Amino acid sequence: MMTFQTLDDLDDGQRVLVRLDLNSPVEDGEVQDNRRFERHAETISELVDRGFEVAVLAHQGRPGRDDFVSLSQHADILADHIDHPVEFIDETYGPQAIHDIADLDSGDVLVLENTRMCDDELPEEDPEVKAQTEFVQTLKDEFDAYINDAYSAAHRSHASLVGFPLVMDAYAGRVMETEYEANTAIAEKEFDGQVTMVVGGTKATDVIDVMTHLDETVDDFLLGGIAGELFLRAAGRPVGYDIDDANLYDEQWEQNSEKIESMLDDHRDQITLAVDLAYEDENGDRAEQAVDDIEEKTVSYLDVGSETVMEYSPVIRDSEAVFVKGALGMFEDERFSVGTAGVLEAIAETDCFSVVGGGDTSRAIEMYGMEEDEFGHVSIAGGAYIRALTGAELVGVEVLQR
Ligand SMILES: Nc1ncnc2c1ncn2[C@@H]1O[C@H](COP(=O)(O)OP(=O)(O)O)[C@@H](O)[C@H]1O
Ligand SMILES: O=C(OP(=O)(O)O)[C@H](O)COP(=O)(O)O
Repeated sequence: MMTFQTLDDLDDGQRVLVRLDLNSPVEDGEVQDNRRFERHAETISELVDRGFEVAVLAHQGRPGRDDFVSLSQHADILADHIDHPVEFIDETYGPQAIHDIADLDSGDVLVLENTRMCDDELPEEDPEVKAQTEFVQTLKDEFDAYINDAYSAAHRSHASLVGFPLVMDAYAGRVMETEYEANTAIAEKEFDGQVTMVVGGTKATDVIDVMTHLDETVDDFLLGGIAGELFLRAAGRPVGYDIDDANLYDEQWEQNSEKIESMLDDHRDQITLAVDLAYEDENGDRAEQAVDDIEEKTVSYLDVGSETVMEYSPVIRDSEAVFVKGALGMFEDERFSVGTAGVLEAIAETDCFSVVGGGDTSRAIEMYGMEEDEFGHVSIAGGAYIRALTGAELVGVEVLQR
């Protein structure tokens, strides 16, 4: 296991730049509270109690999507969690931000604007390139140390995650420490029985990439969500296409179709696809359709169907370990929660070892009346945790070791 400096190695009362992952679901412009705030609040409260002057970096959403919003609401939600004032400035490293950082006193917390609103943050480039950006070079001299607590974003080679550790004294926050230890230990576990992975969600590119590296660890992939529909499309079904303005399927299809087709060619017996899907009918109700009966691309499918849940549940019951990455449907709307809630309930009812990951997906646990302790580990990381399962080091963790 790698080692990095932690908050135990840092003297109290310094001025610190702290990278959190507060990336959250946004519904009608409103940022939804979730586990990420609760977990990061522990790190921030410790820093406040120890008299640090704290500036927070975080991202929200992706440019061009509805969830790409300012961090002003995040500052208020964080304040509620730590029961302490949190200021917000609508700049990340502009003159007003630098002024407000200089004004910080012991115990103050200031949230800087969404890092992805800076040109230097994206795209993914080598840490050495990111370290030379104006963003990193401007902020580095304003602080005594950099703390990365964003394990769940540590698979991205973005400036706020990989640039600062190359040019500043760098430490892991408490969430980084605990998630890294838990997920590394899980990746090293060996299972005698069946290992199952439930794969869904919207970030098909992340999961398909990882699936190709887990084909020796995972016996059965149970698919749903956008990823599942792309597999159905590769299998010749008329689903997994953008049929309205949302760009969820076609771009990810372009990026992944060859990988999906070769997964289906080489590992068909390890991949279980939905046998029915659910959509919103003309009355606004949930309707289900057998995949075999779908002839045209006319509706958006928002969940797997009940028959699919009945097929997936016994596989889960027979498993020694189950890993979940991504929801099987748009569970935030109760009508389309059948797939996600159904597989989570099946996992909760068995005594298999289980991990549920992802900022969005893990919300379904409490939304549908389950308890966190019914699962082996509930990670606030999605893409980062499944990448860790492959045994690969995450770039944002690697740079903390230098
Ligand atoms: N068929 C679908 N259509 C639209 N959204 C979906 C569908 N299936 C799943 N989702 C969405 O996927 C999201 C979770 O996926 P993702 O962001 O990839 O995972 P996480 O953040 O948990 O790692 C949920 O918010 C859910 O609404
Ligand atoms: O929410 C995140 O990842 P996840 O959805 O895989 O848990 C991270 O904040 C990374 O965000 P990104 O996938 O837009 O780079």
